[in-house]
Amino acid sequence: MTTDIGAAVSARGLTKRYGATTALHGLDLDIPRGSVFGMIGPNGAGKTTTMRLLLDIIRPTAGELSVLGRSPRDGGAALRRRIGYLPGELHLGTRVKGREFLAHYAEISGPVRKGAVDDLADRLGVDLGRPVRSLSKGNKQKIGLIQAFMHEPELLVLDEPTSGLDPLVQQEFHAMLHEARAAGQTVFLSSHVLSEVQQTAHEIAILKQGRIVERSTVAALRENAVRHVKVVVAEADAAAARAVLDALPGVQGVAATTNGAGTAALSATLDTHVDAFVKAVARLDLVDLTIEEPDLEEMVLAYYGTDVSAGADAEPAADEPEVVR
Ligand SMILES: Nc1ncnc2c1ncn2[C@@H]1O[C@H](COP(=O)(O)OP(=O)(O)OP(=O)(O)O)[C@@H](O)[C@H]1O
Repeated sequence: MTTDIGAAVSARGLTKRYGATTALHGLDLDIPRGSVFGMIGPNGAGKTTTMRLLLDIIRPTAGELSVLGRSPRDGGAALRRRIGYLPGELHLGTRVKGREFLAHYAEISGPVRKGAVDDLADRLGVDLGRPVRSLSKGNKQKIGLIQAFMHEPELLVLDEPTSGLDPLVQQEFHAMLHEARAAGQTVFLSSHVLSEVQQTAHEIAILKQGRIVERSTVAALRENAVRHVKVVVAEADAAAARAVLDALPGVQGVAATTNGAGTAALSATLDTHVDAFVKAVARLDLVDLTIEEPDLEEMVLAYYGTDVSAGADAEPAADEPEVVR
């Protein structure tokens, strides 16, 4: 078994057990250098565990792991300096002011370009002259982000980075991710929801109960997503329109309504590419046509399954198949 040393992160059969709980069930993962990779999943899926393994905060029970070409166990402080890490839970209870706090971290993380900390603080809008512990949750998160970005690391590992940030700051953070990518840095970020990663990630993996249940680009996810469609035709053409829709593979749940104005609306769901659908309905005498934007969040939630709120920490059934695409 070998790991891909050309990738920023490469894992084979990565397994982590905490006593009787298996947090990761033999994860295979490759994050290409220079990409933005999003890992999404419900509470307890194993996102934080994966990230902590990369940083050698915890060690795997089994499997192979390579980060920037090194094993985290052997890479030590030199490897750690090439990574910027934002933990999911920030414990910033210090009386020290933001500026001193970050200066202390800069001594550990390695050289920080002059002015970099102030630039980041201006962009994110946080006062470095205040004691860190007196800052609000969102402002503490900004300090955490500055700490991760300030030394321009090769790899950014960000555990729920937008947690507590208001929408304008989130936008600024997205701009920072685009710039990091343009500068050749690799970004690995986690979230509970797709919307947080969809604008910036090239690729996403959906993690559930310690297993990757889907891996896809956001574009492919969009292409394969279920869309709601509505075809409006003259009432006299309703039967013909229905026949066209019924004959199309991937069109389901066709329901017709008339509106009294001489037209009939046929609504349905479409779970294939729109191309065949558009070409088929183009043959009809259309009054109106609606193809709704797919709800990707809904699609992702379907992967999470119904048992999520009932306790994601529960062990999956032993015979549960592993689906890795
Ligand atoms: N130190 C620990 N001791 C025992 N079990 C743990 C420990 N840390 C995590 N776990 C368990 O491992 C599993 C994965 O947890 P993890 O924190 O990695 O999930 P997560 O996807 O980051 O969740 P969240 O979104 O809630 O932060 C869970 O079942 C959790 O209870």
